[in-house]
Amino acid sequence: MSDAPKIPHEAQQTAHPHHPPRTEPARDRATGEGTPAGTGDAGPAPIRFGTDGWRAVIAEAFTFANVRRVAWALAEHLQATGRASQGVAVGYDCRFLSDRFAATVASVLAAAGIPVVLSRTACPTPALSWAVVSRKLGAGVMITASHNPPEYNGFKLKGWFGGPALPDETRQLEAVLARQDATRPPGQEPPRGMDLDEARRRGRIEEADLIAPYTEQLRRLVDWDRLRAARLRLVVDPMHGAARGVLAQMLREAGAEVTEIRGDWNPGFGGLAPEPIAPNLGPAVEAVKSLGAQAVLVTDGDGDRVGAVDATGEVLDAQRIFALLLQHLVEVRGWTGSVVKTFAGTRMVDKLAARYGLPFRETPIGFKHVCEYALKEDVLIGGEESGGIGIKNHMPERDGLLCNLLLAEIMATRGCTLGQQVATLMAEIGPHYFQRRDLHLTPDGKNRLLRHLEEDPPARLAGWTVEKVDPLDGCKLIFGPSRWILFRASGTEPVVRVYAEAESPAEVETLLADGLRLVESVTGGTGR
Ligand SMILES: O=P(O)(O)OC[C@H]1O[C@H](O)[C@H](O)[C@@H](O)[C@@H]1O
Repeated sequence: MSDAPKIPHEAQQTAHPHHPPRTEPARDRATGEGTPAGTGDAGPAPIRFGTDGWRAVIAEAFTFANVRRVAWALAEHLQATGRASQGVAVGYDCRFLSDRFAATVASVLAAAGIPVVLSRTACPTPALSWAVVSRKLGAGVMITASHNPPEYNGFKLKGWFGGPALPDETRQLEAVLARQDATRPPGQEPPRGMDLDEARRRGRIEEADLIAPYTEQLRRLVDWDRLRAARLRLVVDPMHGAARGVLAQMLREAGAEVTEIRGDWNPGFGGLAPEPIAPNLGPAVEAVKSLGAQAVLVTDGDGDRVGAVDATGEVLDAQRIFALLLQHLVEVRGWTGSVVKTFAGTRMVDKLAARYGLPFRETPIGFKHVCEYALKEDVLIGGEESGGIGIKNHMPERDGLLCNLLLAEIMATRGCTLGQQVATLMAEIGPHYFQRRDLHLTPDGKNRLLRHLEEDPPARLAGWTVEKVDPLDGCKLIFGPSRWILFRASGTEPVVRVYAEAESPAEVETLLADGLRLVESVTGGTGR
């Protein structure tokens, strides 16, 4: 791919004819911070990258003008780091206007002389990531708000390695963005990009199928013969997201009898956020029961997270899935390497890593922290409570489709359901139950709570003595080897998350109830 020219000075300075009216600051619900919706005379509001990329409400802060601002900053950043000439893959999910936002990014990068591989269709995030890795590109951009509610869209930045850009890189990008904003005359929007037809003609944009090469890669990672022999009966639930059609088709090719639900294009997601957690999985629970299937395999809005429902209708959270995958990779595949989990992950993972004698690492929330390890050592598996799990021999990136194929492989290998396999595992390492609550607190309530926990954490909760307070990300109170509660502010949604793990469902309930009472006593409420 050809060398990218520097961004022309005129392109950076050209006034857009439309001068938007001054706008009132609107609250950016993605961060909870005040973020004006557009550019006004006071200058545009800063755009911040949260736990994974920049997310905001469509038409409020997620506008074409703001997407262009980020894309121009990315172009300059890639040129400064010398990666522009390697090219950038641009993909998008099935959200409202995602294809148009992706085309906007492509046209800006093309205008800056950066070669672009633009996905021909909506695609799962891991397919975009695989394009970056397999084509050895300099970066990737995925237009998606992942698991957020339908009114959101977002801009995920992938590093050359396919995973989320590392914290250092997003800080650099934010700095370029701030500098470009500061040098643009007040009230002026960022310049438009190159006309797409012109960019195609000049060979700056190549439209490509990103899904086929990705599914080919997945086939190399799964025991196809075992799957074929098992002839599983499965339901696949992509939650109206970008994995629709893809996972179901692969499993059918592997001889499974598959019913896909929520596979139609619906940017309203049927009124539920496309996050594979119990409150959003009613249709999956119903389907597994009515169809008598062995499991439901679930992916989130952009296909990088995994979820599942057992044959009994019980939702299998990502904590259990992480533990099952780790057990499978070690005991069946015989693979080794370090085990990385983020701060809200289950203690089952620590226990299994110790049992197998594997190095264990714990990081703040955000898969980018898992990537930091994957780039410097041999990581067997890295994952999160939220359902983002990545494995060795693929790429340092979460992959909901791959994890689901491996869940099918586990059923095929063990000849049992996922629920039965969890029961066997818990009989060996002890019972672990987990729940999470998301609280819509005011920004002031959130700050008061986090300050209180930092300055004066409780010595006891729910009848247990706090053995350790861990402030790695938020505040975790630890009561022993299998009991803990964590309070932290989300970096992707305006909520405070309260996570708890204990040895029985009743214990988790008690722990959460007392945790919520603590929140109420400090903030005067627990929101919705
Ligand atoms: O709890 P949050 O800060 O909202 O983050 C929840 C999740 O958001 C995104 O999906 C990130 O990619 C994940 O790494 C993170 O675990």
